[in-house]
Amino acid sequence: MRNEAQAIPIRTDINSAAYLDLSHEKVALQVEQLKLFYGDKEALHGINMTIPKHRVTAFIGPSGCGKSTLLRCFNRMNDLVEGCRIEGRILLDEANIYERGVEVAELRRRVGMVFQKPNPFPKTIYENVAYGLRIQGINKKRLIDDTVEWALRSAALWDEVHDRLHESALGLSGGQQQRLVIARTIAVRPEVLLLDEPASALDPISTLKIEELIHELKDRFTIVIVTHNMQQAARVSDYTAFLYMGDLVEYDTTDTLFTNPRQKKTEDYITGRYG
Ligand SMILES: Nc1ncnc2c1ncn2[C@@H]1O[C@H](COP(=O)(O)OP(=O)(O)OP(=O)(O)O)[C@@H](O)[C@H]1O
Repeated sequence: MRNEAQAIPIRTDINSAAYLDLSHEKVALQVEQLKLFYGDKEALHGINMTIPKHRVTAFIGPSGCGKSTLLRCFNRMNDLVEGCRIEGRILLDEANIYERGVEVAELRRRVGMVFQKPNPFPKTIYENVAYGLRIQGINKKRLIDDTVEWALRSAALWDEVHDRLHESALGLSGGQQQRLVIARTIAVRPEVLLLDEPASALDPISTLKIEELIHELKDRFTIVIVTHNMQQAARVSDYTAFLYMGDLVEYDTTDTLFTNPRQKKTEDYITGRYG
């Protein structure tokens, strides 16, 4: 059965993520022979990988290697890019998210995404978090109140904003705005949270808060994070994937990948020889 713990098949080609045994983990997403084309250009060259459930998986690699492209495949954000096409499959709960008939809005509820630049809506703090519930047609005030409080507490923001819930979200600091966006994303109870360099626009203290938050959230959500910052990947993630020019070069426990990489390309990258 797909959603039972399963091992990544051991293969010898570069995109197979060989070596990593995930048989003790539950599976959140299974990527199979994923190729992505922007027009004629192949940006991902047949990726195979498993994203384990309730763990933090980091994508690292030099600029342009395909980290964000791969991340965006997980909730079909690339559908919005003209001329973009994919081959292969991504399974979420056994079902291919690229199958015809998949409800993309529902997929994006299940697989939420947070971007580099905080993007709160020009609404109150409360309405930002309530937004996803309202578009689902939920209008019971008690339920919305409870969910807003739960999401803001989960995003470690409640204590800072509980007495100004009906003020504009745009009055919050950048770090608070990013935690608000995380609250807004988790309010609709996704299974997977995709974080595309969520702290790169923030100061060091706000970055630390986001990193602590990631640690708190992983008990309840599967998290996949793209980061340029290798120290950050090492601090927050359980598993790390190193991508290079559209290939998944190495995928391992974060500890092993940073201390004992198996591929020369990975070693060169983490020791700062290029990047
Ligand atoms: N919308 C697009 N149209 C055409 N090509 C694109 C598009 N988005 C990305 N690419 C190309 O696909 C490749 C992978 O880009 P991607 O943004 O996924 O890399 P990345 O590793 O996330 O880079 P960075 O770290 O700089 O954000 C690059 O060659 C990039 O130029």
